[in-house]
Amino acid sequence: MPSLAGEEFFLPSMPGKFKDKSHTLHRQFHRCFASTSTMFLWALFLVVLTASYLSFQSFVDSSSKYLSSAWGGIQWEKQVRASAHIHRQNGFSVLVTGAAGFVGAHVSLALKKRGDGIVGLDNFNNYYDPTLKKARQSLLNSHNIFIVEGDVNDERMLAKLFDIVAFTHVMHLAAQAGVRYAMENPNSYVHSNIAGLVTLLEACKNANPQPAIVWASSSSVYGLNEKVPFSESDRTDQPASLYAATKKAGEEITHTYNHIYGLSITGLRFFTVYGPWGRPDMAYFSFTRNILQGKPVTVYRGKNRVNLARDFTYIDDIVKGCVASLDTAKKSTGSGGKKRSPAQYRIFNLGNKSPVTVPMMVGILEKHLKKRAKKSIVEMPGNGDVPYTHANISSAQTELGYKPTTDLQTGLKKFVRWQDLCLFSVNSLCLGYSLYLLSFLYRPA
Ligand SMILES: O=C(O)[C@H]1O[C@H](OP(=O)(O)OP(=O)(O)OC[C@H]2O[C@@H](n3ccc(=O)[nH]c3=O)[C@H](O)[C@@H]2O)[C@H](O)[C@@H](O)[C@@H]1O
Repeated sequence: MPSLAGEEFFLPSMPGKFKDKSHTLHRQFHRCFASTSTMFLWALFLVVLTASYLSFQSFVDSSSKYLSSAWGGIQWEKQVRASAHIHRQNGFSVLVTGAAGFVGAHVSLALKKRGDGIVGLDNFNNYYDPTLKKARQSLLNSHNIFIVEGDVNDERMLAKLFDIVAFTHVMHLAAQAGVRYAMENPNSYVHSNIAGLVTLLEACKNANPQPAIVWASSSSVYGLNEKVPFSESDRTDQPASLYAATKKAGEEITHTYNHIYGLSITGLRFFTVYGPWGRPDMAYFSFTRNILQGKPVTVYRGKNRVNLARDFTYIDDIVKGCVASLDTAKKSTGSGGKKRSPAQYRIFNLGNKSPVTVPMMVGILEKHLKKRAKKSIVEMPGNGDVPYTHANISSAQTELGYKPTTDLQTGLKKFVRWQDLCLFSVNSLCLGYSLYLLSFLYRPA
């Protein structure tokens, strides 16, 4: 019985057919190195081998650096192109800034669902827990929307994006939001809402073709106005907060780019937008959390014990307004830094036409949460708040076909249902994972 380990096991059964070449090879090896010229050739071969190994290493290093940066690289470009791919006739390719934000995520999904190509952009800053932004990102990823991780102040990155995709539209929703936080971190408002806006407009102006731009202004530009409801033609020169002042500045800046460079611009004054996947810094969201945890909610009250009121607008209505603005936007008219003819410039209120007081909003939450709130009523601090907002939406109605359909009762019910799902999964799993999971469970209609 031949042993498996034994050499004989590998020998062919018919002697003569197989020649053991080991001795011959041995001899050839010796013969080869015995000659000086062949030794020189071997040395040369080793030098070339080492040199090519070293240059290959440096190529791998530099390309991995290139690939691992937040943007850029072959793979990144592929993702951008795939995400921008249009799936309907005469569809748009839209750059959505702030795509991991509340309104940005909803608008991106709505556009993608009807077949437009979307590329998202977001800097994932930590103004509020970025876990929520990452969860919105997963939601968008599951619909094949790629979000570029970057800041609107990054002009090289923007130039690269416009180089890769001929965007027909830009939906600019990236901003430093929040009225009261402006007192804590004023520079973040200048950074995002002014410097970032200018950098983005420069990129749009330089792009060929120039995209049409729709961007988020705010109801806060009406500031301390007393005439209600607020109409687009009303004065907007008495802002009550730095946030409002930067949005007002945005309206002036976009007007300049429209006037000089022929960029088509539509500014949307959003009125206190709320709903599922919303911003945790907003009152309806933080009040819900506090009521559920049995903590007090601080309800501000205006002068002479007057209740504050807001024209709360549900996210689905806002999305319809944004999409209609894109659909009715005319093309930009400039190229090569010059305007060829006057371009469209519009501003619309997107509100709900029916203000609700803050105590009434708390009452609705109590009903949906089936829990009483511990209310602490305090004088409105001088922190940028305005006493009330109320939108006149007739312009948006006429020109965009905008018609809000969700009242606060219904909208908060939908928000509470979403919040319930959130809490259920947070209680059973860790926050990050549960939000990730939620992005698959709860998809906006
Ligand atoms: O419509 C807008 O232009 C703005 O709407 C909201 O700002 P705001 O209306 O102040 O929304 P919340 O922060 O949710 O406040 C809603 C109401 O609750 C009140 N509030 C807020 C916080 C609080 O602790 N207590 C309280 O009574 C506020 O004074 C306000 O009347 C957004 O946060 C802004 O980013 C947006 O631009």
